[in-house]
Amino acid sequence: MDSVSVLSLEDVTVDRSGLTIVRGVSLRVDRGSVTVLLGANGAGKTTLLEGVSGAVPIASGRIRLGEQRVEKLRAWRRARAGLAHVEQNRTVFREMSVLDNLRAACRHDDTPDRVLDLFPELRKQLHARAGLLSGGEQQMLVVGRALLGRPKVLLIDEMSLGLAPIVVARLAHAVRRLADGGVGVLLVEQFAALALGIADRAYVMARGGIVYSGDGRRLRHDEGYLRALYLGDAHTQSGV
Ligand SMILES: Nc1ncnc2c1ncn2[C@@H]1O[C@H](COP(=O)(O)OP(=O)(O)OP(=O)(O)O)[C@@H](O)[C@H]1O
Repeated sequence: MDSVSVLSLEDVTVDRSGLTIVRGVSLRVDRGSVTVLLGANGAGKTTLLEGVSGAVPIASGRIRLGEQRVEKLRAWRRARAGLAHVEQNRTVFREMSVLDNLRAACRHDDTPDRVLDLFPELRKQLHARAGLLSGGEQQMLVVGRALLGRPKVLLIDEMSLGLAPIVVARLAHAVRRLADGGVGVLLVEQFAALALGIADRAYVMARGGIVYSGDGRRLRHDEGYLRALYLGDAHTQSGV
């Protein structure tokens, strides 16, 4: 794998309702890699992703998509530039068929085929109402819709919420395949072990800041250390 950065954040701070929620975060996501962002509830992960995609403005810092500075662009312009955001609790259009859900997300000459190759489960149910799919299949559809803009970077916030472990493992496998196909993925995930299993690089956030960056191996094998990081009790470490 090469190590060309497709997304880089430098000293990003995000405020909400007058409070600083994300403070001075720097991180990078390489092309064709999975970067996982871990941390306890309320650490600021969702807010950081929202700042990156433009759903909320950042207070200061720089965000680069490839060489392009994007922190001042509106969300739809960042999407056009190649940034896709699968938000927490994002749902499908329940009354529409699977195929129509995908067609509605197609841009230019794109077709749903790429998504159906990644998620053959959806091919079998193309004409079913999306609201009738299982939770896992709906999440595949949500991720699939995000892919149809041919993003360079995919931000995924908690794709496993409420899903059975076997389904989560299936989704994780698909995310790894996507990265192997060249997309840079930034994944926020509660199932730390699973996320670390597909990650090339890991960051941990606590109280709005980054407290760990590295290849994630130590986190995988030392649960106590990971717990201490979540609580903000461990010394900040960089292994990148
Ligand atoms: N609109 C808002 N106004 C004020 N505070 C907010 C707002 N949204 C989130 N927060 C606060 O910001 C902090 C970080 O929330 P955020 O959802 O970004 O964390 P998280 O790490 O993604 O946690 P979770 O895993 O629970 O989603 C929390 O304390 C939350 O209460």
